Amino acid sequence: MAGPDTASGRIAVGAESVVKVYGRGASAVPALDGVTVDFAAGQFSAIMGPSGSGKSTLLHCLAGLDRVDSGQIRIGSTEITTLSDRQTTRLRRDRIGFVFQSFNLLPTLTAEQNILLGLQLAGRRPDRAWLDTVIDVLGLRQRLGHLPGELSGGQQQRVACARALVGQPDVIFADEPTGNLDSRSGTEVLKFLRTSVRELGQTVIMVTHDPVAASYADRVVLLADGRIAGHLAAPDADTVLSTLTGLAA
Ligand SMILES: Nc1ncnc2c1ncn2[C@@H]1O[C@H](COP(=O)(O)OP(=O)(O)OP(=O)(O)O)[C@@H](O)[C@H]1O
Repeated sequence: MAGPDTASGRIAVGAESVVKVYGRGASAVPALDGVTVDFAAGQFSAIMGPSGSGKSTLLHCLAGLDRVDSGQIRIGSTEITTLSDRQTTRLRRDRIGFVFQSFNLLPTLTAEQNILLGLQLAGRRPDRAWLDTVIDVLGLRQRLGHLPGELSGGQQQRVACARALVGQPDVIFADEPTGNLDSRSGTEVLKFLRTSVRELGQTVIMVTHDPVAASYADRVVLLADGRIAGHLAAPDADTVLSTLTGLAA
């Protein structure tokens, strides 16, 4: 068990006493029931837990995609639970990168246009050297003019990773990023996420069901029944699997 300390000790994302309830009255479902957890900057964290334990809800609340019922969430020094919808949208656009299971690329735009769209919408110019680094690390140089429909699933997810990284966000949230990929493409994406943390200094928080995917992370945060059930540092797939089996029992 270990906390989120890194060399810098800076917290990229923090949740304190977060409660999220779906529905009301007799049908109310407490998806998050007092979650307090910090995610260190410059770390690759995985969120795991049994089905229905609240992983996606936590990721969505941390990323400002969903509102909490009570508690606080900070991205860096910004308390996001008190922001207006407009401020939250701007924060997501300017400071957060997303990688989804279903890639979410625009089908009529080329890979390069997809990568740059967010920056364009924000009125920002890409840092050319950084863009080149991201494209080369992801091996996308020869694919930039292709439409998503002309790319494999793994290539599409690499484009989505480039799109998430290109603005040098404070944090990248990845929701089951390998869920739609074969194991070879999934491994490529996981290696890339790890490289983006270790060599490019990014911060990644990933929800996954897969103990092998979680073994690429520096740390696993375990959820059960909407509560933090523990942490694993430097996780290996066997330890993650046996811990999860214990949680689900
Ligand atoms: N929109 C919603 N309306 C009502 N209940 C919801 C909604 N979204 C999630 N829930 C409930 O909240 C709880 C947590 O769901 P969540 O999707 O966060 O879990 P999860 O750990 O990501 O699950 P899985 O691994 O199956 O994707 C579950 O009981 C779920 O049924």
